[in-house]
Amino acid sequence: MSTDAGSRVAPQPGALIQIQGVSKWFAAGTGERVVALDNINLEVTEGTFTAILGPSGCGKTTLLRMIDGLVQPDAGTILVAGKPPHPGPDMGFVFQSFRLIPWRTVRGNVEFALVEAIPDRHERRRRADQYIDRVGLSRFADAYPRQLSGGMKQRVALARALACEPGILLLDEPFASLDAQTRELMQVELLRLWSERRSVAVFVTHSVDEAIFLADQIVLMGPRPGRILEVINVGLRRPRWTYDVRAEPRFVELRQYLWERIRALVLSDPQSDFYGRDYGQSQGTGT
Ligand SMILES: Nc1ncnc2c1ncn2[C@@H]1O[C@H](COP(=O)(O)OP(=O)(O)OP(=O)(O)O)[C@@H](O)[C@H]1O
Repeated sequence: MSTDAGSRVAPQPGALIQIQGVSKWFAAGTGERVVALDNINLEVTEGTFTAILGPSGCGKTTLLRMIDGLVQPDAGTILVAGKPPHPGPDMGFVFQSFRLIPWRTVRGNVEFALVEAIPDRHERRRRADQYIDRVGLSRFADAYPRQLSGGMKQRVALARALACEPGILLLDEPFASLDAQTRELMQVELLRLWSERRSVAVFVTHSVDEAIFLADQIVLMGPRPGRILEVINVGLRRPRWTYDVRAEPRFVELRQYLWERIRALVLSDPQSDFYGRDYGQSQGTGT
């Protein structure tokens, strides 16, 4: 298994995102301090796809929120292109819950995201239509979110994020609420769109298969406190939708390895619902 210990990676000159010694804590209801993230060190280079994988509560969302500047670290530094991050058109965000504006059409939703970046109304419409077409929804440009399926809504959310042509695309479990088949199709769709511009993508997921299918590097995190346990180089050739990547020995090996590690984390976490259970030997069927 080719891995690099996450907390020991040396800074790479030229990394677009540089996270060094970052910790984050919150006040719990009881007044105690919850350490959400502890001493996170991570580098993300231009043109790469990173998946952040780990069980519930290990700080995946908090880490993503710190990369876009919405949450500030309590210790350490985060630099994006050499500067402290702040939310803006160069950061695209896609959430599990779509977050579409219900009273705007598909086109209206995408255009709304472009108001700041493209003041000219005609140019804005042209760009919105271009990305609506890329996600295959031209016929639904005048439809409202309530008229769309979950997969279609998520395609609108993707079009909205990509239309700004952000340098960094941050995705927080965007496909978690979709059925299994739609989810796989959306993974291909995302890779296809991402490969056109190769912006940096950072994708949070619970799914081992999704992480391997999408990413160049997988950041495996563990909970309480949230830490990076390993950064794994996936090393599967692209484009991955053109062959049966899931049958590749490397894919199978990674799936088995990651599934075992996550299973061990969950079974040994006293706060997990599955703490201490004995399920015997895993078959590595992890999703
Ligand atoms: N605003 C907050 N106030 C208090 N505690 C918080 C806050 N945000 C996160 N936490 C705590 O920080 C820890 C990490 O939360 P986070 O949501 O980042 O984890 P996660 O890995 O994304 O979880 P999940 O996979 O369940 O979404 C958890 O223990 C969570 O309860």
